[in-house]
Parts: sequence; C-alpha cells; structure tokens
Amino acid sequence: MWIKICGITDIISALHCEMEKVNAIGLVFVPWSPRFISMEQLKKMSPHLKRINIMKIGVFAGNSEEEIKEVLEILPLDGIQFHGNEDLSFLEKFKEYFLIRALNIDEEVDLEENIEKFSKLAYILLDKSKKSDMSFEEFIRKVKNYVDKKVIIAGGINESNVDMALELDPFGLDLSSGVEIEKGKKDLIKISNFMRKVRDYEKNRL
Ligand SMILES: O=C(O)c1ccccc1N[C@@H]1O[C@H](COP(=O)(O)O)[C@@H](O)[C@H]1O
Repeated sequence: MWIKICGITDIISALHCEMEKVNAIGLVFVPWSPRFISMEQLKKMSPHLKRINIMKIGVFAGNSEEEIKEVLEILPLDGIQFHGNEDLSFLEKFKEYFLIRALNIDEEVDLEENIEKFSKLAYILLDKSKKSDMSFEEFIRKVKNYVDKKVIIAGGINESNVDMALELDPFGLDLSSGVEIEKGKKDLIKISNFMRKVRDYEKNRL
C-alpha cells in the first residue's frame, strides 16, 4: 500500500518517514494551512530534502502556474497534488509529474464523472473536508463504491481507524492530522505506530 504522510514541516520528520519506509511526504504550499511552507522555509529545507530518498509531493490549492513553478525551481518535486478547483487543462501543464487530483466527497456533485475525467492524468484522492461533521464510518461507506487502483483515500485517517480504509484496498492512503502532536507538528511515535499497523496488515493478508 502506497502511504503518503502530508504536512511535513521539518527535516527530522521527513527523515523519520524515510526510515519508516513511508512512500511519500507532502509539503503544503497553501497559505491558509497551519502546515504551510513559505518560500524562505523551503529554501532552507531544500538541500536537506534533496538528500532524503522519498517521494516528495507538493500540495497546492488554487495556486497559479507561476507559483507552482517557483516551488519546482527551489525543490524538484516528484509529484503535485491539486486540492482546489484545478481543471484538466491546468493539470496538463504538469503532466510529466506524478499527479494527484483531490475530490472533496462532501462537495463533489458528480463523483463518478470527475473520477473518470481526472483519472486519465492523475491519481484521485477522495477526501473528506476538514470542516465536515461526517463520521469516518460514513465517509468509508460513501467512498466504498468508487475505490480502485487509481484511488487514494484521505480525510481523518489515523492508527485506530486505518483498518477500515485498508479493507477497501485502494492504491494508497494519505494522512496528516492523524499523526500530529499539534497542528503542523508531526508526532514521530504516531508515524511509527501507524506504519507498523499498515505493514502488519499487509503481511497478514498475504
Ligand atoms: O494538510 C493541510 O493542511 C492541507 C491544506 C490544504 C490542502 C490539503 C491539505 N492536506 C491534505 O488534506 C488531506 C487530509 O488530511 P487529514 O489527514 O484529514 O489531516 C490529505 O490529503 C492532505 O494531503
């Protein structure tokens, strides 16, 4: 299972993810996020991040092409995650990257149509809005019929509910707040416990 830990804001957490064989880390370039990385911070982190052997995904929401390219010049990312209303023609501009298009399951009018449209170019991230009062069980019930090997599940995943997401057998899982001590600060013990749970689940399934 492909696992992305999102909202990394420091090098120690990135190194810890590498050690725990997390598949990808997410760096958030959305100004309102408590996990936002400014260009100044990125310039300081970039030489260290370049030496860490893990996929690096930039998370954007409504950022311009120029803003994304500015990030790419400072740090060569492996992938780009679009969390806003970016359309297919915008994604096309970055088609050489590993692309992820987030779909908010609370807002999406036609999930099936959008999954079909965006999965030509990108992996689909089915996400539950941070403001949503939907329970995790409800969320899993809602996404269940859309999960396939092009889908990543996200939205409130943590060590205690991850089994429900694993049972759907998606391409991957993406989580952020479920492995934090506080908003924007990762908890290394929670990352280790989470990864042990996922890898044990995979071993037991064989
Ligand atoms: O993490 C953020 O602050 C963030 C901000 C703007 C867009 C996306 C963001 N993160 C993504 O949100 C989901 C779910 O995170 P959580 O586990 O519920 O905290 C995940 O895809 C992150 O990549």
